[in-house]
Order: sequence, then C-alpha cells, then structure tokens
Amino acid sequence: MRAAETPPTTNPRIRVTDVRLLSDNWYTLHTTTFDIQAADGSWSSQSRETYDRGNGATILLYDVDRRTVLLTSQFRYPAYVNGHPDGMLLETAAGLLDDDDPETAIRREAIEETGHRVGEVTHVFDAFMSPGSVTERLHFYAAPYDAGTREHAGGGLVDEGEHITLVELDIDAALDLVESGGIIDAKSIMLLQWAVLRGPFATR
Ligand SMILES: Nc1nc2c(ncn2[C@@H]2O[C@H](COP(=O)(O)OP(=O)(O)O[C@H]3O[C@H](CO)[C@@H](O)[C@H](O)[C@@H]3O)[C@@H](O)[C@H]2O)c(=O)[nH]1
Ligand SMILES: [Mg+2]
Repeated sequence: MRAAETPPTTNPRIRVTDVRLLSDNWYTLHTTTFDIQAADGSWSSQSRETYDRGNGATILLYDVDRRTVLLTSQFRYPAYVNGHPDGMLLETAAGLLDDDDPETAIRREAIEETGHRVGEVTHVFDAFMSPGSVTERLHFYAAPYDAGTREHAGGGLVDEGEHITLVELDIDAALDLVESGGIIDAKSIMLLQWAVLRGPFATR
C-alpha cells in the first residue's frame, strides 16, 4: 500500500478529512484535505497533491586510488521537458526499493545499472527529495568499486526500457561539472559533495 493512502495520526495539529485518488497509472497521485492548527491555536483547511512512487535508494561508486567515481547516463523526460538540452542526465546509480529493504535494493540496482557487485556499503544519509509534493524518501549509500567488483557491463534492464551508459569521471572533474551544470541531478550532487567533505575523498 502506498503511503498517501494511510494518513498518519501522530501529529495532533493535523487532521486529515479527505483523501482522493486522482491518478493510478504507473504510480499514484492523491489529493488530501486536512485541517492544520497554526502556532496561535487557530485551525484552517488545506489541500495538497501527493505523488507516491514508493521509496528509493542511490549509491556513489568510488575508487580512492584512481580518484574516480562511476556514474550513469540516461534519458530523463521530466528534465528534458523542463529545459535540459537533451535530457541525458549524469547520475549516481539509483532505483526504487520495490519490496526490498534499502540495502538489498541498492545492491540490486548497482549490479543492474553498473555491473558492479559491491562489497561493504556505507549508509550516508536519507533525504526527502521534493517534500512539498513527492512522498519518496531516498536512501543514500557509497561503496568502493574496482576491476575486482565488475561482473558485467551494466546498462540496466533493457526489458524495462532502461538504456543506461556508464561514465567514469575523475572526482575533481565531477565537481567541476556540478559547478558548470553538467551534473544537475540532486542526489548525485549531494553524494559527490559528501565524498569530498566527509567521505572517501575528504582530506582530514
Ligand atoms: N512504462 C512506464 N515505465 C516507467 C514509468 N516510470 C518509471 N518507469 C520505469 O520504472 C523503472 C524505474 O527504474 P528504477 O531504476 O527503479 O528507478 P529510477 O527511474 O532510476 O529512479 C531513481 O532515480 C530517480 C531520480 O533521481 C528517483 O526519483 C528514484 O527514487 C530512484 O532513485 C524503469 O524501468 C522505468 O523505465 C512510467 O510512467 N511508465
Ligand atoms: Mg535507476
């Protein structure tokens, strides 16, 4: 069951009065009406649309010795329709959890999308990526990769329409791309910045 269908009751200042399904195609879109109590004690009513595609996980693959990271490139229509010149986004490997726990899911996505069977993974943090409208909680991971973890060429599930190519970048080149707009995907920017601030490329 999707999160939007079962409104929580833990916040006494929120009283859900109506949940309506607007779309149930690939994922679901609901509109929810709720009463909300302001700091001065007064109540008002709000309606908010909620897009629910489940939760996801993403992973930064890094090689400290070679100072590289392994990213994916794939076509993202929502970015294309909103001004990205060709919609081909450089991203850390990622996928929806489906019915798996986050670590199982990210190991599955790493092998499907990059061809690398990762060993120990580091859980970095979790984040709501678009909390005004999208329910998704994204779980962030990092793991080393090298020739020894490579099992196949990667590329995603072609049966499901995934056409993923791999892009290996020097970590400094990747950070330059963040500044120039060549990397414009939030989860990837967050993991690359973590990698140099607190992660495998931090100088501490
Ligand atoms: N037919 C159809 N297929 C869809 C639709 N939406 C998604 N799919 C398919 O569903 C699969 C989703 O692939 P994943 O690898 O599990 O997810 P993702 O698209 O990479 O999403 C990841 O990145 C997103 C963007 O950063 C994240 O939002 C998401 O949580 C996840 O981490 C892909 O095969 C994709 O083609 C749709 O509307 N129609
Ligand atoms: Mg994916």
